[in-house]
Amino acid sequence: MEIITQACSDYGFFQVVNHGVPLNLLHKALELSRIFFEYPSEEKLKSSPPSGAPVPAGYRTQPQNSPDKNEYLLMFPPGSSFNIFPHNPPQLKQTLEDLFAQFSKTAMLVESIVNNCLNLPPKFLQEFNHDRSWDFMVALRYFPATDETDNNGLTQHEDGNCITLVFQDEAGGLQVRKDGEWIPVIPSQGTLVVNVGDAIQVLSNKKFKSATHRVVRPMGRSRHSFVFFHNLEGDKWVEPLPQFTKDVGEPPIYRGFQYKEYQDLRVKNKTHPPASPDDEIRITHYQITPSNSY
Ligand SMILES: O=C(O)CCC(=O)C(=O)O
Ligand SMILES: [Fe+2]
Repeated sequence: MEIITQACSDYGFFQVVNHGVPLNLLHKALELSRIFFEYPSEEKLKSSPPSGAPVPAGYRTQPQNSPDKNEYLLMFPPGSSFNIFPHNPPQLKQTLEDLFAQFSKTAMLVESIVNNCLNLPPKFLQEFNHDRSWDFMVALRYFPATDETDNNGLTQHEDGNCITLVFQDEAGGLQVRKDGEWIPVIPSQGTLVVNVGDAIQVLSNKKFKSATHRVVRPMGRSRHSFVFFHNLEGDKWVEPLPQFTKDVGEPPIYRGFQYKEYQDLRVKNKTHPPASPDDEIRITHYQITPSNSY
């Protein structure tokens, strides 16, 4: 707990082994996902969401003008009516559903550890965040970089949700920003990367950090990953908890907001990108400006 507390306070990232997700399942999912992404476009597009779909489940590739050079398959919990799965390879659907269930268990365990690291009442986060229907998982393929000056795979960002789990293949490429430097997350067999998202950062009044991270594409090879977002129900009101504000005499760093509002603004960043990436909505949108800065 001490190590995790320190990692969440200093980096907002840590890695776990013995996390309970079977390694053979991770490797099987990786192999099937590689097969899927190798298919020609017209095959993959059979699993793309209908235009005007309320949520982006299924296969998508980034718009041509996006700086993000990847394609992905997104799913909500197994059984969700939004899900669209490819028929091929035949085992892909079941394998992704199994992986989702395993990631979900691990994420809940991590959440309970984070709860205790924050000294919150037992099961506080579990009860606050009891609705699992907003969780989602993405299988990603990043295209090989051919030119070192354009190796962006996923632009720097922070995750908006509570807790994210990442499994990256041996190509690596995930990088975390700390004190102005990019730290590569070295891939390691069977290891999962955990990161804290904005919702936890706000609830803890920035005791735990939602770190900026990005993906750079390796030269000459594709890079695959699975990312599981342990999310929050859209109706939840998110604001710094009294334990980190009035109980300890600290001013709240953020004003409260309905989680769905923030999530919708973030989706809009992607669907209607502002002219400058600096104008994307991030958690700073809800930051309270200290009165002494006027
Ligand atoms: O693909 C990865 O390793 C990380 C992706 C990521 O940061 C995200 O989807 O939010
Ligand atoms: Fe991320």
